[in-house]
Order: sequence, then C-alpha cells, then structure tokens
Amino acid sequence: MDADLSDEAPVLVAQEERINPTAPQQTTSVDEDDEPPALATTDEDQPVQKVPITIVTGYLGAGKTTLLNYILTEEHGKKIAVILNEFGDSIDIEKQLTVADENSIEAKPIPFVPLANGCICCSVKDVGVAAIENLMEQRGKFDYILLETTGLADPGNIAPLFWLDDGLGSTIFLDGIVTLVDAKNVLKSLDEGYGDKADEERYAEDHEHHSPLLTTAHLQISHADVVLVNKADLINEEDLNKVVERIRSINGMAKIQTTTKSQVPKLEGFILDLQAYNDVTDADLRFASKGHSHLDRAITTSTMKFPAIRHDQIEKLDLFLRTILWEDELPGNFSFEPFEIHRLKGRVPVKGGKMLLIQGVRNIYDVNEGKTTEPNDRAKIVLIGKGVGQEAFMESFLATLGKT
Ligand SMILES: Nc1nc2c(ncn2[C@@H]2O[C@H](COP(=O)(O)OP(=O)(O)OP(=O)(O)O)[C@@H](O)[C@H]2O)c(=O)[nH]1
Ligand SMILES: [Zn+2]
Repeated sequence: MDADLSDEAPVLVAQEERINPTAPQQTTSVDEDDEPPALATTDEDQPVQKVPITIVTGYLGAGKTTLLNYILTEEHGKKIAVILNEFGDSIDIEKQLTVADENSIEAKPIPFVPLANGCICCSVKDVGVAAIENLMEQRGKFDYILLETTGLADPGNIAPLFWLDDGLGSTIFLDGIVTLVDAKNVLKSLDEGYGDKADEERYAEDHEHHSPLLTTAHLQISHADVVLVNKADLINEEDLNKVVERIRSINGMAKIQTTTKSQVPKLEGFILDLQAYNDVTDADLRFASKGHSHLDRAITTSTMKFPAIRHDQIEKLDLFLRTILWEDELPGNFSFEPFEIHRLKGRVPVKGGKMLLIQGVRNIYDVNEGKTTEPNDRAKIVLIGKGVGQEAFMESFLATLGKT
C-alpha cells in the first residue's frame, strides 16, 4: 500500500450515494433445516440479499490501490465497502471500520476493513473472516464489497470462501476476480518466478502443492475474470501486444484490457457486476475457442468441443468432472501427464432442450441449468491450468460418455 494509514482513519472518498434500482437481486432463501446463517439479517423469513464481492488481486505495485481509488471516485451509483490487507499489526480493526454517515454526502468515509499482514490464503480464515463478519454487521450501509489482496495471494484459495453457499458465502457472493499486472514486469515474473529470495520462501510456504514453474503471477492470471494490463504507458505498443498475447495464452477466458493508472473504460459489467461465477455465456468461452497455445510453459487454456449430450449422459459428464477435479485423474485407462485445473467453465447442451452451465474453481464445481438453446449448439468445456491441453482429456471424456 502506498499511503501510510497507520495512524489516521483511512478516508477513501465516496461518490455520491445513490441506490442502483437495476442492481441484480441476488437472493437466497433461508433453508429451515439448516443452521441459521451466522451473518444473515435478523428477520429470517425475509430472503437474504447477498452482497457482491469483487476480489482485486495482482503483484506488488501493479496498481490495485490505484484501481480502487479510481472506482471509488467514479459514478456508479453504488455504496462500496473496501477491504484492504497488508497493513501493520498496529491497526485497530474496530477503529478502521468507519461507516458512512447517512446525512452527509460529501467525503463520506467508506466502510473499510484492513486485514492482517501476510498471505490472505491464511489470514482471511481468521482475522479476515472476523473483519468481514464485522463489516457485514453494517449491512445496508453498503451494497458492494471490494477486496484488495496482497501481492502474494493465490485467488484459488480465496474464491471458494465467497463462492460456496455456506459461511461467508451465505451473505456475500463472489462477483468476479480482477487481476492487475504490471505491463513492464509481468513477462519477467512469469518467466523467472518470484522477485527475490524472501518472496520465494514465503511463496513456497504458502503454496507447497504447486510446482515451482507456477509463479504467483500465473495463479493470479489463471483465476482472473478480468486482467488489467496496467502501466501501459511504460512500454511500447509492440511489447504491450506481446504481454496481452501471453496472458491470453494463459487465460483464454478472461477479458483483457490495457490501462494506464488503472483507468478502465467502463466499470459496470466489466469490473463490477460481472456475475462471473453464476452465468456462463457464449462470450465467456469465445476467446478460448481457438484451442490451446504453447506460449506459456506452465499454464494454458484448452477447449473441449463436442456435440450435445443425451439426458442419460449427464451422470457420465458429472463422473468425468468429479474425477478430473477431485482426483486429478482422467477416468478410464488413459496415460496422461500430471495436470492441475485452476478454472473451468462449460456450456453443455442436452438433447431435448436444456443447457448445463458448469463452473469450477480448483476442485470445486457447480452445474446449473441454463436457458434452452438451439438444438445444434455444440458443447464447450474450457479448462485453465497446467497440463490441460493433453489429447487424453478428450479421449477419456468420450470414452466416459459412452456411445453417442
Ligand atoms: N507509470 C505508471 N505508474 C502507475 C500506473 N498505475 C499505478 N502507478 C503507480 O504505481 C505505484 C503502485 O501503485 P498501487 O496502486 O499502489 O499498486 P498496488 O498494486 O496497490 O501496490 P501494493 O498494494 O503495494 O501491492 C504507485 O506509485 C502508482 O502511482 C500506471 O499506469 N503507470
Ligand atoms: Zn495497494
């Protein structure tokens, strides 16, 4: 963080407060059999409207805080609470949790929670959860949360905290992950691994299950729904294109935008209200349709395309997903190199009318039914990760489905 916020309450300036009447009504009903959700509103008969959270991640100094400040000063009609981590221990969480004064419009402090030092993968589970729960007690005073994570955070560990429908996910839903990269340095970080020795050691402690070729930059890019290639002013156009191409080869699903000072051309639908973990649109899978590339040694995007499946093959599809995501194996007797799946999205039409929408982050996945579609729609499953371009994926998948 740039600003020294250690002895003063942070004042990130709010824009004029307006409720957006067109905001999506994310609702979830309280199931009477379940324990009452810890963070729900007091009236349990009312459906709980979940608050969207956007995770802003990116390497040290990439421009995350610059983006947050930009968002907070732009017109978007939202009351945004900001959660920052990487602050000193001296910060008193209670003191920092400033909530807007309903009567004053100008220079309203935004609900604000600093997280403890260190990797959010670990810290979010204790201090972070407490801070967010604290924040959620102020429900109604904000309608959006932005979470800036430390430069070393692995979004794959954070995302499930908000994506799943229990715990924090009962009142918050993950809207999307925005990753900032520093245009000038990102290729170097992707090629060389971590900055210095200390970085490398911290990383190794936090991510012992990953191979050394996978840098934090890889993890942040592979999980991103949007990648901002920031500091575009520092390199020429040709080099900038190379950066975009490399990122596209790692993550074929993310929207990629070059920026200077994190100034994105639009917020709504691009940074905010992405709904990246609910819907799976054609557009999401469009860029990935060109197959996979070998530009990056560690992480690639790969697309499996096949015809609509039959109703009796849905269970087989599920078996395939379970096996690749839970067991890191391909079903059937196929030889394959070890692989690791970070992100998965799919649109699979079922003959007779429905469309299965598949979402996965690491070993967690979710299948929903989407709108009926054209009968000749082809199915697409896009995988982002290590080793996902192997032909054995398709062979194993077709064998698992059985005769079509
Ligand atoms: N030249 C240039 N500088 C930028 C740009 N965007 C941000 N900066 C500067 O880069 C520095 C780091 O920006 P921050 O927004 O603090 O980056 P961050 O990702 O929040 O940094 P950490 O929280 O330390 O990880 C600041 O001095 C910014 O003013 C850009 O597009 N071009
Ligand atoms: Zn910052």
